[in-house]
Amino acid sequence: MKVLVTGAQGQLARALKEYAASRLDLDLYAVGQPQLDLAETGGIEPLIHDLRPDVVINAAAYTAVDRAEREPEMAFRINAAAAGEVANGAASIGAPIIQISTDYVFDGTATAPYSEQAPTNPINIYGRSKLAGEDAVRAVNAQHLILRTSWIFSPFGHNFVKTMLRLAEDRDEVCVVADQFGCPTSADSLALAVGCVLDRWMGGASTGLGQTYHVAGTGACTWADLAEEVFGASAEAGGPSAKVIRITTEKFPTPAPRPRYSVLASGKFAAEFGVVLPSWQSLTRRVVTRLAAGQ
Ligand SMILES: NC(=O)C1=CN([C@@H]2O[C@H](COP(=O)(O)OP(=O)(O)OC[C@H]3O[C@@H](n4cnc5c(N)ncnc54)[C@H](OP(=O)(O)O)[C@@H]3O)[C@@H](O)[C@H]2O)C=CC1
Ligand SMILES: Cc1cn([C@H]2C[C@H](O)[C@@H](COP(=O)(O)OP(=O)(O)O[C@H]3O[C@@H](C)C(=O)[C@@H](O)[C@H]3O)O2)c(=O)[nH]c1=O
Repeated sequence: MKVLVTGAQGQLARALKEYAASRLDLDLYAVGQPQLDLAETGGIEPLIHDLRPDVVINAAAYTAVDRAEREPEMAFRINAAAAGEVANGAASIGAPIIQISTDYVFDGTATAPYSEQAPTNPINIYGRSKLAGEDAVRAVNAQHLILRTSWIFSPFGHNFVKTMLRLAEDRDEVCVVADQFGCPTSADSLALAVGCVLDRWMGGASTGLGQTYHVAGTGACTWADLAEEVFGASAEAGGPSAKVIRITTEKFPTPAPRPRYSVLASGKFAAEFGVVLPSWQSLTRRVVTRLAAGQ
């Protein structure tokens, strides 16, 4: 199966490349900047027509949550308009698209995990642009699968886990919010989930097409809990560690508001594809250990 992934240098695309390297039945082509600049219109369609992939995965996104507040046009361009163009390009050759979306489409006022049917109501520009991206994809390619996930971390690129380890290099204490709840998800576990979808499609089934799914690490925690897990694992592996000072959101003002509770219920994905991701703690330990080993 030939798969085209956008956002080549991103966390998920890199995890997908590693995953595909271990599978003889997956030819994965990742495209990124400068070959593909999604800020410009018209770049993706010729690539899709040249490669003629069986599946397109749109993993490119404008993910700078705070910066998006002052660059809303660019966030909407990449996360909404370009997502629609990628989906349309896939549709033009009859290929399905997997669009990756986010827990930040929710406002965080829930008190129980969000199902796929829960009303969306993003509270920042990034979330609004990603929700517009979901709609753009649904509008142009009936063969879509929208995968909402959350709090991605990996040994690659920018993420909260790496930020914590960097801060611990020269601080004994790190202040971290303890009143925002979510589901940390490693990029490699998400790649595995995507692989399960591809397996079904490879077998000729059209499982999940036209649907939206939540898939995230099992369990839920606050950013402060995640930081504590990171430092615990890092200390065991001989890496940097710091004490976590648990603070409220008000004590850590940011340009973009974050949802207070964006825990995703992944049961629909589990029921359809038979996969439950490991606990957020074991996913965290795995990545921190890998980072400590310099891999
Ligand atoms: N990170 C997270 O916590 C979460 C992410 N998601 C979603 O999952 C998906 C993957 O996220 P993740 O891997 O973490 O993202 P990253 O930020 O690691 O990677 C995103 C990629 O998009 C690329 N990109 C940005 N602008 C452009 C552009 N103008 N043209 C072409 N490519 C561009 C970036 O390329 P470059 O490096 O060249 O700038 C980068 O490689 C995204 O859809 C994201 O919204 C969902 C939930 C949580
Ligand atoms: C660096 C830092 C952050 N924080 C807080 C700020 C914020 O409320 C929370 C998370 O901060 P970050 O900016 O690292 O994470 P953020 O960019 O909000 O992460 C989000 O990224 C996008 C792309 C998604 O789709 C989401 O699922 C989610 O992963 O932690 C602290 O309390 N202390 C700190 O030292």
